[in-house]
Amino acid sequence: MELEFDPLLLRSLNLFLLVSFAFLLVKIWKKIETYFHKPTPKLPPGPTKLPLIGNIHNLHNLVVGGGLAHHVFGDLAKKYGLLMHLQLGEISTVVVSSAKLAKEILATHHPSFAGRPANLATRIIGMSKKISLLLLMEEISKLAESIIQSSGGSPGGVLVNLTHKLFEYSSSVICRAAFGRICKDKDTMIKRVKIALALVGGFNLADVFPSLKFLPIITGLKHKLLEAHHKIDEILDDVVKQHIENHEIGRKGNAESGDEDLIDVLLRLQQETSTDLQIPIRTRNIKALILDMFTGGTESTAVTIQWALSELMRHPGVMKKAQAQVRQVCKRKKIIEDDDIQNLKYLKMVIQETIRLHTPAPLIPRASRENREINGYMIPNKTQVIVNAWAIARDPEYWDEPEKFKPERFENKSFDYMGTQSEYIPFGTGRRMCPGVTFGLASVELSLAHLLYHFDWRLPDGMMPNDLDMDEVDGLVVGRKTDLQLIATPYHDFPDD
Ligand code: HEM
Repeated sequence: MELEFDPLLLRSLNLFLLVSFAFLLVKIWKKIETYFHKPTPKLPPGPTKLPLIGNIHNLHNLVVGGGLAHHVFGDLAKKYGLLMHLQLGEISTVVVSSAKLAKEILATHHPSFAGRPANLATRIIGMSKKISLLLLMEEISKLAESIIQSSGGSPGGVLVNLTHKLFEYSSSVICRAAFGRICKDKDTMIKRVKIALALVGGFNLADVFPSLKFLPIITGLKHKLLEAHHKIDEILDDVVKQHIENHEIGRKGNAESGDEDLIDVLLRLQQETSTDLQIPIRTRNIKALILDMFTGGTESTAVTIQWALSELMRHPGVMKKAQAQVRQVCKRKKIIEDDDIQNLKYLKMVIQETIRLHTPAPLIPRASRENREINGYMIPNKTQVIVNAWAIARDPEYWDEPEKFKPERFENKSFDYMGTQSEYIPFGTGRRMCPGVTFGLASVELSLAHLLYHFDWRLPDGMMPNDLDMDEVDGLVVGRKTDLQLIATPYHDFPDD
């Protein structure tokens, strides 16, 4: 039997199939088209680039001197965006001024922007926490004692150059933590690190034209850097050698207390890892790490204490409240201990606000290790990425009256220093964040508490709070342009020995 179809039905079916097929073809075509015409993500926006120099002319304040990199980048970001591309000579640079994007770069996409891993530093500094706290106490007491002695009991007080005193204090702590009793050349080491830091801070033309090898030579930078490096290396070589010799005669702990200092810890790890067949720690890694701690730990701690004292002098009401709390909590004690610090809630808020307003290390430098798309823009491999932590800490989207010093803003906010809240990242965040965060904060808190407890502070020569110069000086760590000099009058609330 032959099947008979209604011709009308057949025609409708054909038409339906034809239309569906056409639809399918159009869809496939669109897919092919979007695949081949997929817009390649562009570089982030930025100011117009000139041939050869790129955007160096936009940084003229830094080139001629006097400008501050975090301010210049912050101002440009207001105009060109929170993710901004700058061509600095030969160096392709992306500046990040957004809290959300900073977190993406520093933590979420960590390996793409890590530059290098930094787990060793975290391990070592963590291991030596016990030694370091003891040292902090001793050095703070020494600092207070030296001010008391120079005052000679004068009721009018004594003028103290806190910039000098605090740098000496913080470098002594690091020197003793790292070298134990072996550091004979402490003062020379401190002086040399200071010179080296001044050389690498600020804008250098040679840094943005690395292919012009003659530039650092004609500017004399290469010679000065090599000289500084050589002199520091000499001291480090000597200290490591003496530690090894002491280990050979059975003395494993070279700290003044008899425990291990940082070099002892590193030498022990060197032995352990060489037998574990893990990546070996070489002597040059030990020297590099100690130098990293010197450069990372000395100035940052010293400038934080200076900025805190400067803000307290400019805000007598805040000083009064912080000092009253310290003197109440530590009543009749000669030495303030770590446990007392936990009760100094207001002082902790003062420190948090100081670090927000005067971010000690305002620009966090990274380098991309692969092409990576961020917020719809392409950050190519080998781009210098700079996170402007200073600009983020005063973004009006997150901070009310961001330019004002208001410790109370932290009263009901549970901010930590680990970068959990991306608008507050003074120590960076993610696996490469500052390994000295706990130690650095302990140092700032303990010393500030001691300085407020043991002394009343006054501005010199009838100066008014608003007269105090708050200008910054450019560098990897941003300190005060002028030295902080205050008059200290000893305050005595504890029984004599
Ligand atoms: C108030 C004090 C301090 C502040 C604000 C501070 C801030 C920072 C910041 C922002 C970074 C870059 C982090 C990143 O790339 O994500 C850093 C790195 C570093 N800091 Fe600190 N720091 C302080 C104290 C210290 C102390 C006391 C030490 C040593 C005991 C230290 C040792 C280091 C080292 C070794 C690095 C380099 C880590 C690396 O390259 O991976 N810092 N610090």
